[in-house]
Amino acid sequence: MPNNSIITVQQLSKHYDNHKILENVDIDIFESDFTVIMGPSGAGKSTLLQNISTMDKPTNGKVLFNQQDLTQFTDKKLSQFRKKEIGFIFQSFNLIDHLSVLENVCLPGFLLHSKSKQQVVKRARQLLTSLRLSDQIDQAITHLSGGQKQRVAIARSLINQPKLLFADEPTGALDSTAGTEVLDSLTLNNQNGQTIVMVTHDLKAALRADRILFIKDGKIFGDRKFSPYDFDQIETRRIEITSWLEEMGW
Ligand SMILES: Nc1ncnc2c1ncn2[C@@H]1O[C@H](COP(=O)(O)OP(=O)(O)OP(=O)(O)O)[C@@H](O)[C@H]1O
Repeated sequence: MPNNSIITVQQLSKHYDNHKILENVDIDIFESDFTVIMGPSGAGKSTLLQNISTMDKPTNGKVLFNQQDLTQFTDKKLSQFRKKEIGFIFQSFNLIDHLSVLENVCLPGFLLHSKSKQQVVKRARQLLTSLRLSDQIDQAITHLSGGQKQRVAIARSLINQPKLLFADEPTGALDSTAGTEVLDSLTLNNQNGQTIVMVTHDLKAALRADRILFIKDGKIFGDRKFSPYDFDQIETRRIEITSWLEEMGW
């Protein structure tokens, strides 16, 4: 039995001028899944993530959340929806350099205005501690390593306890050790029930998925469910996922 659908995408198309990037995509994103989007360069992975996550608007089609079509939301309603329900993580971190670690993490919490400042700061400290950043709380962002920056970005993305976490190549700018730390943090959050949708080229990152969508030429070419990530089964998993990706032409 699959989990409940949290996002339903219906007949989604995205065109730039006459260039059709995505064409009539239908998918559900299921609650508590760790869904990974893979596919060749230029296939439309980031475009799909941006259109599902409301960062961009499709040319045609619907993106339903709780029966409401997000593509019809006004900018104001969409902005409130994003702050409350969605966390984003990007390859380039997108942190604010002139704010401290704690201030970066608190900012979306302050902007949502649903909790007191003290509650937001308390949660930010808890998140940073769980991400092993308690020694860096008052540090300037510019003093952190790439891996530490990405873990700050994860804490920031989780401050408002969003239903959905979207990540676009979160390990793309990191070395192998830092990338593994970031993936471990994402896996732990997913094991605690967080729904995650992540675009990646990286097989190590894809191994964390319990579902992989393979995009080719702007269409869903493959959609495969895997068992949840289990460190003790990593070799079996690597073989299973690699052979499926090879079938997809990866
Ligand atoms: N703002 C834009 N204007 C015009 N074309 C765009 C825009 N954004 C993306 N594209 C085009 O859409 C296509 C898909 O881009 P997208 O970034 O979604 O691919 P991708 O699968 O994520 O690729 P990669 O793995 O290389 O990051 C590409 O041909 C790209 O040039």
